[in-house]
Amino acid sequence: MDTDGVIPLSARNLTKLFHQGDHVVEALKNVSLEIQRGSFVAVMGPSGSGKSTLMHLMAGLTRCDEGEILVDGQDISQMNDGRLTHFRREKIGLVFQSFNLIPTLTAEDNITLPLFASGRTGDVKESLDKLLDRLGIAARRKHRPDALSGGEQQRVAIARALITDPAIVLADEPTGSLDTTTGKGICQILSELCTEQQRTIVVVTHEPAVAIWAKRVIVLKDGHMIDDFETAQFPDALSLATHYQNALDASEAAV
Ligand SMILES: Nc1ncnc2c1ncn2[C@@H]1O[C@H](COP(=O)(O)OP(=O)(O)OP(=O)(O)O)[C@@H](O)[C@H]1O
Repeated sequence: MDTDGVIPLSARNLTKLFHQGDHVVEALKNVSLEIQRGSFVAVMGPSGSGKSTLMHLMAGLTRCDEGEILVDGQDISQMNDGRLTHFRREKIGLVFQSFNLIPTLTAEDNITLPLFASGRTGDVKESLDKLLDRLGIAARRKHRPDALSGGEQQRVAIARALITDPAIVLADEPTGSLDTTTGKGICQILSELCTEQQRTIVVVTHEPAVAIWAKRVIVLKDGHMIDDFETAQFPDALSLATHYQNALDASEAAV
């Protein structure tokens, strides 16, 4: 994992349009932000506000219509598809709400898949063992996803995201399919990846109880960034939720 002084994630004047017949949806409008190394950022916003679109653009899974996205100082909007796929595999780990594990593979084969996909076929045992231990799933390594609980499946998905040692982890509603206690365990792991390993973590979430684990919250509404605040000022998720709701109400009143 690189730890030089370059800002890991930066977006400038990002705009993304979707065409639905004659109708154009402006999913993101002129969004600019910088995310520093080792920070844990939550992206919040009502349904349809552009959270997943922002995440997909930062991951290079979709292309922007205007603006630029710099990942470790390199403009991914200018990369061709092959270069972008290679770059993403090296720099970014992705975690999804629905885990996206391959049902026919064991936990450990799911985890090591990205290494083989990127041609790294050397000895993977040491890094695999370390991750299985770190995520508390060593005893479940030979099980297939259908024999794992939701929390265990998400731990496998996080291990899969980390096996290539990416500097950046992007997670879209990682606790959305989990109960509160299991979700808290996943938040704890993400938070530790940031504080102990200086990884940059960005989590899309609806839940103030998840956002309170982050150091910073970005709020989107109707494709605009309407707020950007530190969480240290809030003693609990409830007070963060109140601030978040006030920001949404204020933006409504301003229209
Ligand atoms: N592939 C697509 N084709 C057309 N419109 C899309 C597409 N993807 C997203 N949109 C639209 O773009 C807007 C932003 O969607 P996005 O999924 O980013 O929102 P979100 O904040 O992640 O919502 P949710 O919390 O419901 O997942 C919405 O109006 C959505 O309908």
